[in-house]
Amino acid sequence: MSAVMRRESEPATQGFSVRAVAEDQDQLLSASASEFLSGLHRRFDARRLDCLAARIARQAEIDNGGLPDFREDTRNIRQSDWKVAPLPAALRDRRVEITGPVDAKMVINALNSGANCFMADFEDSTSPIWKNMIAGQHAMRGAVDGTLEFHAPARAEGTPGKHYALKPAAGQAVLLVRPRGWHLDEKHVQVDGRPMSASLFDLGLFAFHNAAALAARDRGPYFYLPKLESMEEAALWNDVLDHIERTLGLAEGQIRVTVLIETLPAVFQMDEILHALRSRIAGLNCGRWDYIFSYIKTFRAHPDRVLPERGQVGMDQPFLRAYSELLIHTCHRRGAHAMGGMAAQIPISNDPAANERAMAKVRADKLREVTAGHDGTWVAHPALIPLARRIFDERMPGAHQHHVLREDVQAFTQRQLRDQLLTQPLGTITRAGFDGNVEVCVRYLAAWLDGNGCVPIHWLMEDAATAEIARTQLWQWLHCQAQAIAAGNPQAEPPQLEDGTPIDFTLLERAFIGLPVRLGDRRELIGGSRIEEAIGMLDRLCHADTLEDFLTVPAYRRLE
Ligand SMILES: CC(=O)SCCNC(=O)CCNC(=O)[C@H](O)C(C)(C)COP(=O)(O)OP(=O)(O)OC[C@H]1O[C@@H](n2cnc3c(N)ncnc32)[C@H](O)[C@@H]1OP(=O)(O)O
Ligand SMILES: O=CC(=O)O
Ligand SMILES: [Mg+2]
Repeated sequence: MSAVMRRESEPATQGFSVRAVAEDQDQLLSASASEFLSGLHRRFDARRLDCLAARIARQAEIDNGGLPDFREDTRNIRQSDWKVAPLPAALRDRRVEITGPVDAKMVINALNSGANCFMADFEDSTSPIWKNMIAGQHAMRGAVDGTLEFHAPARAEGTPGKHYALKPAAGQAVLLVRPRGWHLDEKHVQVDGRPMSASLFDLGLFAFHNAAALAARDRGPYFYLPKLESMEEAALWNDVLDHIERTLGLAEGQIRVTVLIETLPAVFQMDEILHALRSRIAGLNCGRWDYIFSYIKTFRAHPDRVLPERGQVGMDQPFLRAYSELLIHTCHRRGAHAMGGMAAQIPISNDPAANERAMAKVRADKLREVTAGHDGTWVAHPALIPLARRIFDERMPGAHQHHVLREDVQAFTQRQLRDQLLTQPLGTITRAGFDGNVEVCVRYLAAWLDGNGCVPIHWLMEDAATAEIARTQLWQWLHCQAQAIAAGNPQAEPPQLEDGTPIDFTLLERAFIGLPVRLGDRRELIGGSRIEEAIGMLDRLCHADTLEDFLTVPAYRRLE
């Protein structure tokens, strides 16, 4: 169902208009909320578009052979002594944070889970169909005012469905909200004839409805900011948040943020990002999955930097270890938390031995994080909370470990750090790795198009970030020969699988032919009815001469 809701007196291209209908949206998009959102758009959208243009310009330099590096013009920020604002009490101990999409059941389960914090995710794990975004905002309102409930349908006839309600506030995880990134539009909302920024829409609408109640309890509002690429993007966020505080009558610095360092350009500007947000930043987070995706994307025109298959790109790879250690050093020097990230394994319910192997991997990951000096970690599933908590409790007796300064990292020169951050990961590509990427892309895209942003596939959590790795790896492997030829090496050969098979479009074709057997009964799959569409999309994305920046941009055009 689709309709246009326009304020009556406005000409067609002026003012605030909503181009879709979801249940109870008018309660959220009242005249005053629309005015607030329009104000954000008019004040900040041009700067957002400038930041996106700057991304394109930076990428063009790298496509022409340049390498990401620390900035000369900000040396003073990196070298001088300053600290971020003291942490609010609610964000001092963040040893275990659960994350998840914003549907009511997940939100209740996460807030009740026993984790210290819950990141409610409008981003990597939510498919942005209009219904989801509106239901998510309703769930946030219910979470903040304590009224959120969910009635699950009965599983069998004659039995009541399960009823979900929130625990008393004192036992709940602290809520943090992750809006969508700067690159995304919310096409269902237009201001003066232009789509709104999805970031401004998600964060603005949440703040409009919940900021006062959260501030009254000194519980925020708190946000996670995704996929930043520069200090200018951080400064834009800071100005947006200053404006929101003033407009909603909040104290200065009441809104706190944690920034995900999950792009290769951003790792070279961590001090600068902390500095731009210094009156409100609580920490940085190692968003490893988008970071790996960003490494592949940034080096799309560097055929000498081809990555091995995804299963071999673990946090023990030197480029990822350098990223996590530099993040810890940078945060602790400035008084901010250095949050770890997400292991992709989830509990395996039907095979105890396989489950134990999966849990051992999660345990090893959390042990690495706490030993390296991280102040907390992420889990994808409530069953992983006790495991992560035990490891952090044993090795981190205080609320955090800012005293772990990682002076060993400080001992490196800037050039050495850069080389470590850019080290090409070594490994191989197997047929299973190639076919696995095809399967993950197809199944994830189908689920996403059907409204599900996070799905278990072969007992791994798959979301937009992990699917992006699979998609960009396929493109990189399939195009690196042509790129090497274009770069002046006419003898370049295609990369090979471990068994010597060349990686070319014939291999992709074979993977598509083998898919029905891998997928089994489509009716059993999440988004099974969208599989053909997903195959078509992946095929086009793989054949395109240029790498699409984000899978979710062309996919969003197909939603509704
Ligand atoms: C790269 C990144 O951006 S990471 C951050 C984004 N990704 C995420 O946040 C991942 C979140 N995790 C999830 O969405 C889920 O765990 C999935 C999709 C991977 C698996 O979900 P399911 O197949 O439902 O798992 P499972 O059946 O084992 O769930 C058992 C129970 O735990 C609940 N549960 C599972 N994960 C979560 C979660 N993250 N938060 C709250 N509750 C959860 C389920 O709702 C279910 O509840 P119920 O028993 O009341 O019905
Ligand atoms: O958002 C988290 C990531 O790993 O990507
Ligand atoms: Mg991410």
